[in-house]
Amino acid sequence: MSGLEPFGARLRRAMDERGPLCVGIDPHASLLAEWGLNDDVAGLERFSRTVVEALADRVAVLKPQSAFFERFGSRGLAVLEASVAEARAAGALVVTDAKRGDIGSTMAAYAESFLHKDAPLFSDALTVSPYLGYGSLSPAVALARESGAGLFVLALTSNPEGGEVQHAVRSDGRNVGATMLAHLSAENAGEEPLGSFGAVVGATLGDLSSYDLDINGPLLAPGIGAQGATPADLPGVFGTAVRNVVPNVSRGVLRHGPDTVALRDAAERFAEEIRHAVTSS
Ligand SMILES: O=C(O)c1cc(=O)[nH]c(=O)n1[C@@H]1O[C@H](COP(=O)(O)O)[C@@H](O)[C@H]1O
Repeated sequence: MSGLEPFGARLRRAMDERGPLCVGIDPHASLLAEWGLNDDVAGLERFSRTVVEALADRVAVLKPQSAFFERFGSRGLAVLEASVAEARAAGALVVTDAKRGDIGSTMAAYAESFLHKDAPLFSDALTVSPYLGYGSLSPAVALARESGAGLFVLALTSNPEGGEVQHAVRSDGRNVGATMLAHLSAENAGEEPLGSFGAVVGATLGDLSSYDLDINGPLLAPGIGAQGATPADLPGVFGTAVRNVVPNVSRGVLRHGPDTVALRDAAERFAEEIRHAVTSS
């Protein structure tokens, strides 16, 4: 199977050309209502299509959150499928946020669903959970390599509850989150200009200088906007690894819809604040 150019290389180029902002497509029921849409498949489709049309030709990454599509069953998944394809066709990289994780043999089927180049839901990258053990992700790592896709592995999540798992200290003295970062570093060793195996590290977490964030891969940083972090926080959280950060904003942009110009303006304001924070750090 001949795949695409590796995700890491495609992402680096998109970040250089468009800036690193990732906008989430999170069609919350409350946002559908704010946009004057019904909480049904037609509302979902209108919402998702509006975001794609407004932003896919200008932001580096769009990240549809699968849960909001799954709420509507097979018809919701059909909307997700069309949104992924339309966003990719318009030039955005698509990270499908489905946070999959299971025993290896089942993980292989999840990988086939999102990372096989002929899969209806093929995405440039997928969010995955390593909390059945990092090794359980190996079928997804292997298929991503073959297809030129990538993964974002939950390492240090943005939510306050994450610490009870991720900060737990192992018998070798390292905590669980740091161990995930070390696995990713090994995965990305020698890759240029950037590896394809990213970590999810919340922008809400404060100073992370005790962690080695230099994994030679992208760091997806949710938490900006609705969860309280700001672009100005990024250098303090990520230190020199900030150059590899892909900051995600979902509600902070989406609440400006449904007007296309207002959505674009909101994304541009975040992009500008991010540019300023990163270049002046
Ligand atoms: O993997 C993610 O994207 C993710 C990881 C994490 O640690 N925290 C987190 O908020 N997310 C996702 O990022 C998005 C954040 O949305 P807003 O809080 O609306 O910007 C949601 O889709 C979350 O599911």
